[in-house]
Amino acid sequence: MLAIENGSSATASFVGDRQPRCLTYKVRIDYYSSLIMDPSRLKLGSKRPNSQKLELLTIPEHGHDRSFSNGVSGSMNIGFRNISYTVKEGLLFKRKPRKILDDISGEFSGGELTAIMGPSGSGKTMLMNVLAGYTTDGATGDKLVNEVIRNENNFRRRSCYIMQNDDLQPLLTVHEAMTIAADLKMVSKKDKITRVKELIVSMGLWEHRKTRTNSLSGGQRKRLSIALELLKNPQVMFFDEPTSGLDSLSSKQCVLLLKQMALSGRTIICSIHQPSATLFQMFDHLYVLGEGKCLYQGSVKGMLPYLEALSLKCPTYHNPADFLLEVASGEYGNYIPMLRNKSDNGKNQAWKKNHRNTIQMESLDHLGNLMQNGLLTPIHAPPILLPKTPSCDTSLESHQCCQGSYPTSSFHQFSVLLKRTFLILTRDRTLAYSRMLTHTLIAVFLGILYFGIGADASNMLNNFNFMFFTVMFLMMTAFNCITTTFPLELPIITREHFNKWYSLKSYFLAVSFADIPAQMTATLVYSLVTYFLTGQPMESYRLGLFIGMCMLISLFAQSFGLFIGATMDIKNGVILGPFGFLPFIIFSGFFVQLNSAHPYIRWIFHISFAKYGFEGLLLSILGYDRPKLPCNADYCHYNYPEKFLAEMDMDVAKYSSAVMFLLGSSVVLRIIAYFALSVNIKSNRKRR
Ligand SMILES: Nc1ncnc2c1ncn2[C@@H]1O[C@H](COP(=O)(O)OP(=O)(O)OP(=O)(O)O)[C@@H](O)[C@H]1O
Repeated sequence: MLAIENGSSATASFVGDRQPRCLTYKVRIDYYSSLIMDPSRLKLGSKRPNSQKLELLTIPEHGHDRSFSNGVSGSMNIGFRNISYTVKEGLLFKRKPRKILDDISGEFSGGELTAIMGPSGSGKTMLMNVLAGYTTDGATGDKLVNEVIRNENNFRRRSCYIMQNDDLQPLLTVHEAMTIAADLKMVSKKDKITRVKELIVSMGLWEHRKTRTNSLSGGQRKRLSIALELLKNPQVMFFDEPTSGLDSLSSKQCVLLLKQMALSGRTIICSIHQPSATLFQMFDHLYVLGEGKCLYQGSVKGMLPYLEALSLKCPTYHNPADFLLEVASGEYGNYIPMLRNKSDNGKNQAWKKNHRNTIQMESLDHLGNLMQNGLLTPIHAPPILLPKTPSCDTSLESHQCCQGSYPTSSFHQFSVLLKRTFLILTRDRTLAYSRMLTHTLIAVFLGILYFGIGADASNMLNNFNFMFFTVMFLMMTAFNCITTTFPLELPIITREHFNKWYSLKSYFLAVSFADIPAQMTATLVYSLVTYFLTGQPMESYRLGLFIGMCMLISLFAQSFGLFIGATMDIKNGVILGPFGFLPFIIFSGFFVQLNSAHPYIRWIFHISFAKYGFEGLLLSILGYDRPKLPCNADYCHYNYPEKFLAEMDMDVAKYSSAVMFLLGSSVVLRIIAYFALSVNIKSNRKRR
């Protein structure tokens, strides 16, 4: 319940099961604060939420007095001491270290909106990466929460990092994306439904809930990215350039949302490149970087007096943010060493305490007016939901609390991800239809080309060629289907996995299984059509062996595709991948037979999956005492299938060996692919 006296400051208390403690805020009544305090005021399903009267904005009267941030139970102040980040540059043996962040310190308080600013290349993204825990290799120094060295695992459970590129699943609608995220992060079914609706409405996405994410505008994508993370209810949120690519109105709306989230008690930290004067005023705290050093840490209001003390006066009518960037870029001379010393490389808190910003109501009022006039979609931050477990709340950094790394069990994650991947695969028409179409068309074409050859001894060599083509075709299609789709997911997986939605193991298992049915159906169609049209023996066990071997070849190629997709991007995968298996094709027994090869290289035959696949197919058609074939020509050299197999050095081959090799190597390849994926994701994080 909230008791507010209209038009004046008042004391308000939260009492409810979502707020375990009674909190006291000082509030100023304004147009839209009820959006923060009471999300239910926006009716679900209302066609135009902006037609609602936007009434109140809850703002601490004295801007950000310490009591606000520290008064909110569970509020997290993010500190860092002597943070350095070094990369190695140069060629293999001439690699030299280069310092990107140089021994910087600072503190960002809970309940405040902090901007990390600086010229391009000054290290903003790197600082965000290090503070969010996204980049660990090469970083040194202490990271703190409420002045205690933080436990990374616990911290990551209560924080999130929203990167510059909003990598969303393009084939899911807003509602589906939110529901799947809720399934992964929340346990109670009732809570999930309510929270998903509440967040979609509060982020102004209700009208777009059935829109696919690839059709959303930049601002809507950003809001969806935020909504997806808010399901976890993080207390600390990092944003890398949240306004990049957005127009001025959407940027304002986005920063307003960040501001609201800060006002609800969260710690909001974002890097920002060149904000307009209005946006700049909306930040509470400023952290300025130049050449990896801290040039200023303090309130936005205090920034100009701070620079004036060094005779750096902002010209009249000049955007203070532009002026700041000009100073940091050295346009007025090299002030970096002086500013670094003045701020004590981030340790000097004087400007934070003495020049605390009072909120610029004009800019917020302006946004309120835009919302009231229907020019801006009303959005609001849902209230922070504090953890129900007291031990998690009070001893946040304790190693005992919040033991499990993920909100749901591995099996649950696997089943949700499997469902999601199936849904995406069915929506991916190009992949689903083209795969089925290719297999059917090629099968019909081959059937016509090799019509009835299987029952004629004079066509034994043609049948041999058909079997080899089958190996090649199944290998290439299954391989390409996975190599060209899997790497596209990498940025999405990196973000979701980092933000603790699910374990990599669950994801990999789901993606490994999800593509199997579609590929196997296409393979089944291919093998049935070709088997009958090419006139292979009408014996059910031979048909079974043939289909089984075709499926194993596809399975192996899929596993190989997964391995390539997990290790390299699409371009490299498509170019280099085939080089991985082409040498084995030479040793399949088609071009050169085992006994004809040089003894030194015969061993390669025994590790050639193409040989096993090819042998398996030939054995299923010609092996197992197949009787003499009728000859429809004057002379047939290969009347006896056994004689043909002996000439191809396949008389001692076993179908069971082919099954074991292809099955075993598929499993081994998938295990290697899993480890390759986890290494790739880690190095992907380093590259960013
Ligand atoms: N892996 C890396 N190897 C070498 N240099 C790197 C690496 N990662 C980052 N850098 C360098 O570190 C510096 C800081 O990069 P960062 O992305 O943090 O800059 P930024 O301030 O966010 O810039 P922008 O505003 O342009 O995004 C840049 O000069 C960049 O070239």
